[in-house]
Amino acid sequence: MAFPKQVRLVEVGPRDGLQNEPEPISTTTKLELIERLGAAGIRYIEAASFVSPKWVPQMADHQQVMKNLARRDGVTYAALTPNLKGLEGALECGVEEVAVFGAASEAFSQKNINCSVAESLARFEPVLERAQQAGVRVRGYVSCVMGCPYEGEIAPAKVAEVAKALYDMGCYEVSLGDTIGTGTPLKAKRMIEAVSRDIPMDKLAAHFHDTYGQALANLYAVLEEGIAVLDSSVAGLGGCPYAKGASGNVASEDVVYLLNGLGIETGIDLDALAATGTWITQTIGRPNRSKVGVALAAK
Ligand SMILES: CC(C)(COP(=O)([O-])OP(=O)([O-])OC[C@H]1O[C@@H](n2cnc3c(N)ncnc32)[C@H](O)[C@@H]1OP(=O)([O-])[O-])[C@@H](O)C(=O)NCCC(=O)NCCSC(=O)C[C@@](C)(O)CC(=O)[O-]
Repeated sequence: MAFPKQVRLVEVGPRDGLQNEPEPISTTTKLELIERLGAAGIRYIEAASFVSPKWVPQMADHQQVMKNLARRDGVTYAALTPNLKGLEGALECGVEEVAVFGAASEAFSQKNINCSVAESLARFEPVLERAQQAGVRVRGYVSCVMGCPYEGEIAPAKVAEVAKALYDMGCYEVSLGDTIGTGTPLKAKRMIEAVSRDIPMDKLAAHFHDTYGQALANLYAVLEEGIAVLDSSVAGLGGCPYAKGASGNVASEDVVYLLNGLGIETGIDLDALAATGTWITQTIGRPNRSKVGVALAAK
């Protein structure tokens, strides 16, 4: 299959990238990060997460973040909402789009959101209904699509089943999360093939972590399959609090460099994005995990 002509990047740095940071990061820093990402041409930013502050303390300022965003025209600012409580909070802050997040692994679902996969789907239904009433679109996530930190291998059929349930419920797009980055290109292709039997390719997104250094190769593999929405995190920040050892998402700068090389449009200013990666990693005292970001900074 041919590569897509255009790819939409979903920048998850302010949420997935920061949620696992042990030291508090100020709301001001988060807001500046979001502003810089928008200025670099990112058109979709996952800005916050309306989850329990006891579970994920770093996202406790979700209201201040969502309320104080300097919204740019043409940019969507989204938030995670695991349940109705989260959704109501997000709606109060004027959120434009939300995401529910489930898993293809029972054990991960329990650890991450304290319920079974079936219970999570039942919990998401009223979230989708209420969001639809409010005119807010809902994205769906499936975690552990190529491996689980507790269960090991995950069958593509199980991923397809959970993804289909989210899509049938009304999620306009389903993002497939390789939460612990154990995927390889062949696995990624097989997983996408299984999921796309039930869901059109243009309703799927790839959300790959780089723990084993395979994320770019996996993205290349699924681009070949026709995936045109990629989640990534500036400077490769991140990791899931309920997936020990998981490193960050694939770095946005590296993805943009790859896409530029393939002649695929993103509308993103790579230099401005790389400068943002340098700034945020220096500000929070983290290594920059984007190879492209490090190379450009050394120029
Ligand atoms: C889902 C819950 C809330 C269930 O948590 P629970 O304990 O089962 O929920 P509960 O309904 O029994 O409520 C317990 C307490 O949490 C409060 N509560 C309940 N809901 C909310 C809410 N929305 N916002 C704020 N507070 C909330 C509620 O008010 C109560 O407060 P208390 O009475 O004890 O003071 C919890 O398990 C949780 O917050 N989990 C968060 C997990 C998380 O954020 N994980 C990281 C994101 S997922 C991810 O990173 C993967 C992804 C998406 O990137 C894709 C990939 O890479 O795979």
